[in-house]
Amino acid sequence: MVAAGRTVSDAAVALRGLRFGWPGAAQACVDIADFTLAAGERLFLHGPSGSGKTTLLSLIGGVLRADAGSLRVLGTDLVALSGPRRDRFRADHIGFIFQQFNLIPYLSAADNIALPCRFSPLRAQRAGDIGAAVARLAGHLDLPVDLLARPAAELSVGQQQRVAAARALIGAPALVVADEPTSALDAARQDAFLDLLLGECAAAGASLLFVSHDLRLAGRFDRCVALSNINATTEATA
Ligand SMILES: Nc1ncnc2c1ncn2[C@@H]1O[C@H](COP(=O)(O)OP(=O)(O)OP(=O)(O)O)[C@@H](O)[C@H]1O
Repeated sequence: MVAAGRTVSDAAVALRGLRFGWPGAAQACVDIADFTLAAGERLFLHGPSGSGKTTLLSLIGGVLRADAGSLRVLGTDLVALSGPRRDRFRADHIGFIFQQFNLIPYLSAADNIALPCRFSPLRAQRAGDIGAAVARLAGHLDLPVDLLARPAAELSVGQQQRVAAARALIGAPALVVADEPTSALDAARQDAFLDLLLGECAAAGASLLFVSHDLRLAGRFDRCVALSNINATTEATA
């Protein structure tokens, strides 16, 4: 699916000859000749544990820097940016749901959700009334109002995962990257979560890169890719 006002040629993510190896590792962890995520596309990426899914997402999110190749995200060459500029770019344009959530434990759930708007004036501007945006996303994710005032450290793992999702979606980033975001949710909440995630991305014209082991979810996406089919360092077993 391609959002109105954009063409397929305006890729959300375009990487060519991308290589990354962890320091001290015998071989590269990521070695991808060619991969494109179209604007507005919702893509499901899967692969065995340890095959490099999180590492690839960290490169696309600008958390890590590639050793070689080209990586354009929303038209910006991330390999050419310094670490602080990649952080700025991520804050403005990418909603990232980390596998370990990365919530600030002593901040309330509401403050965690609003955090991207504190770091990025662009996200704050797009969110408009930040309190209302927090309440709307929390409501969609079935997070009760009284829970929003509690520190993130006091929430269950499934509640923390939903707070992390709301934080990624606030301020309508153009690219949403989600690393196994449904792993801690029961089946009913997985459905509600996917409804929200896919609905928010469609409404904002955002692209979605969604990593999961749960192939039952793949049918809800525009495309399903096995990392082993694009990453030269991954054995084609998944
Ligand atoms: N910080 C790190 N330092 C060194 N090696 C790392 C680091 N993080 C990951 N690796 C290595 O990179 C490889 C890929 O790890 P990665 O976390 O990207 O896999 P994954 O496909 O996301 O796995 P999972 O499905 O278990 O989350 C593994 O061999 C792992 O040991």
